[in-house]
Amino acid sequence: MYVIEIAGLRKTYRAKGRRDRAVVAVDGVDLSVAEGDVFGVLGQSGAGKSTLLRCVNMLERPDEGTVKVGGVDLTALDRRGLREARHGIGMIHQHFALLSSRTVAGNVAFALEVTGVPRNERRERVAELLELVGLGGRADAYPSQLSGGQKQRVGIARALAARPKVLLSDEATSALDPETTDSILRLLLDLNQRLNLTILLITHEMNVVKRICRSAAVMRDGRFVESGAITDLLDRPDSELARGLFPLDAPTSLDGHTVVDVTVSGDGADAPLLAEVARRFDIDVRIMAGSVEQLAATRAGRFRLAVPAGDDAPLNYLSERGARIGRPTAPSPIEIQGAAS
Ligand SMILES: Nc1ncnc2c1ncn2[C@@H]1O[C@H](COP(=O)(O)OP(=O)(O)OP(=O)(O)O)[C@@H](O)[C@H]1O
Repeated sequence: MYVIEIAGLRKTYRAKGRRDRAVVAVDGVDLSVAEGDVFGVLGQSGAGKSTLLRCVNMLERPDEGTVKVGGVDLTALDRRGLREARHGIGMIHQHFALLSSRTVAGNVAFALEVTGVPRNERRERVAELLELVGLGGRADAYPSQLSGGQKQRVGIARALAARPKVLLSDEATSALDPETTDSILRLLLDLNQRLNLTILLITHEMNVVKRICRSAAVMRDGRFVESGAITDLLDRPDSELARGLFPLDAPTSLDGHTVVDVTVSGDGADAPLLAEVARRFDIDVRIMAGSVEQLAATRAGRFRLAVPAGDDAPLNYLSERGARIGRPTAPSPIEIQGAAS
């Protein structure tokens, strides 16, 4: 079952009084996120990620298309209906968006006040939420006394106050150092599993996709250039996401050799395939670049190999054994980004 279903979404910004100066931020996006999935939208600055995410809870109203959350079309709701529907959609932000004049408990309680939860129920629920995010002892601290990671934990507790089925994450770890990023990603994955929380996140960091996403889309110029389950994307030899997850920093040709990019996933990731092919065909298999890693979705690896030119049998054998073989190409922007993070 899909918890989020977006079809034909378009959003254009027009400069006031200048209809000729229009920016198409989202240009016809279809997106379905299954219940319990962690779906990442990856793209560079200006790709349209924030606009897309803000359309999911109608902080931005799309010009065209439908946005269904839990089966309800938000574009068809009036203000009151929308207010209610938003209780089912939590959101966390890059810069946390906490109220500096309120304590940690006060920030989380605020989300319950606006939904009319009575005072003693609020107190209990706040304590429960702070435990859930690992901030049990910090209820009376103020945001200025917290680290970035702790602030984001408050943001997460607040976002979960009304027990939403969906959490939207707007670059939630972009302002954090790598270690803190890891701990927040672990928390999100833990919440996804414990609460069956569906998470839709936007990010420009390949590492975030690697660690917690089971599905992903690459967004560029307002469109999805590819999208799907990570295990399926890894099966496509030309997948930009696969290339970004496993950047291969090596030449694309070698004299006297056929150079190919090989992707393996699932059980194949740890099989001694390369040794096997070298033995079986009595050839030297040169690994020019590559790695095997644990992703949230599966274990997978990618290599750039050079095998002696003129005989397709070794590569055909690799294909038969489940490896995906592709021609090496110059790095895509996403791949360069992956190499940098
Ligand atoms: N309120 C706005 N008014 C006018 N143009 C906007 C507005 N918000 C975004 N844009 C433009 O729409 C395009 C997409 O922006 P958006 O913020 O959605 O991209 P993004 O992928 O989230 O990038 P970033 O990570 O830099 O925020 C950009 O060209 C941006 O300048």
